[in-house]
Amino acid sequence: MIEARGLDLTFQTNDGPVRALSDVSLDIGAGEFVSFIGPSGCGKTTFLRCIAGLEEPTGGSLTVNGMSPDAARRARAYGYVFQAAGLYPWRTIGGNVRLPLEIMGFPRAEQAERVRRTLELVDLAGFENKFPWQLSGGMQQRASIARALAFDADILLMDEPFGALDEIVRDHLNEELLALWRRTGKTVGFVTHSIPEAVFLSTRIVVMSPRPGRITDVIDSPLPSERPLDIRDSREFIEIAHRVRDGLRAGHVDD
Ligand SMILES: Nc1ncnc2c1ncn2[C@@H]1O[C@H](COP(=O)(O)OP(=O)(O)OP(=O)(O)O)[C@@H](O)[C@H]1O
Repeated sequence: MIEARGLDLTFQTNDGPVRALSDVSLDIGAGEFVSFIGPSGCGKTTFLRCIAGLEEPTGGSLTVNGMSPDAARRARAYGYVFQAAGLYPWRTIGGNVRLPLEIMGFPRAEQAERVRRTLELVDLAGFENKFPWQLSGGMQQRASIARALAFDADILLMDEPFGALDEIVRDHLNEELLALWRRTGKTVGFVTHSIPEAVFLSTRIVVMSPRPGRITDVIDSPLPSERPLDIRDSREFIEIAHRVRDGLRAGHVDD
């Protein structure tokens, strides 16, 4: 679904070139849940933005769904969830979720049906006519996930969507996201700073090192797809978490 080969990205800044990605190669298959973890500034967001066709790599090749990222973006191959929910305050929750459908010209009846369905999917049925400020932070983030799911793209790109939420809300949303992923079979690219979050959610964890952002480890998770929260106390879970931590430490030593 996503194929990166020797990807490089150097930003030209007033202070000189900043090499954000260096020789990044990765294949992401359909239906995988892949997390990217690494220290601040290691290029996680940049890589996600390259997949989304929002940044132009300066070297290497990248295809998304067999197309160039730009073509995939125009074909609406993915939904993107940002760090902050980014809902329009003057629109209701339903109005926010409907927005991409309006832009894409879906017939009105289908817009209404899709809004209803996706709000139900993220457990926000009944909140369609509320405004964002009437919802908690966690609910707002769920609404932004609904907006990314509304047009039913195969790929969901999520950039630290739960970073600003407290632990308990985050746990709950992690469980819901996992259930949603299992139900929909989407391919997910997920950026996080949290080791437990990465291990809990992913079929594969990509560990990145600081600038220039490189992949230092790719860990296939042996955990079953059905994962209750207390799986985090299991030996397998703790072993994977250790390996991720070791990878992150090794990256720091390199720096
Ligand atoms: N548009 C830009 N112009 C110049 N430099 C940029 C630009 N975007 C990102 N960078 C730089 O590229 C590097 C990678 O940034 P990126 O945001 O991808 O890191 P990150 O791993 O997502 O960080 P964080 O975890 O803090 O979100 C950083 O050094 C950043 O300052």
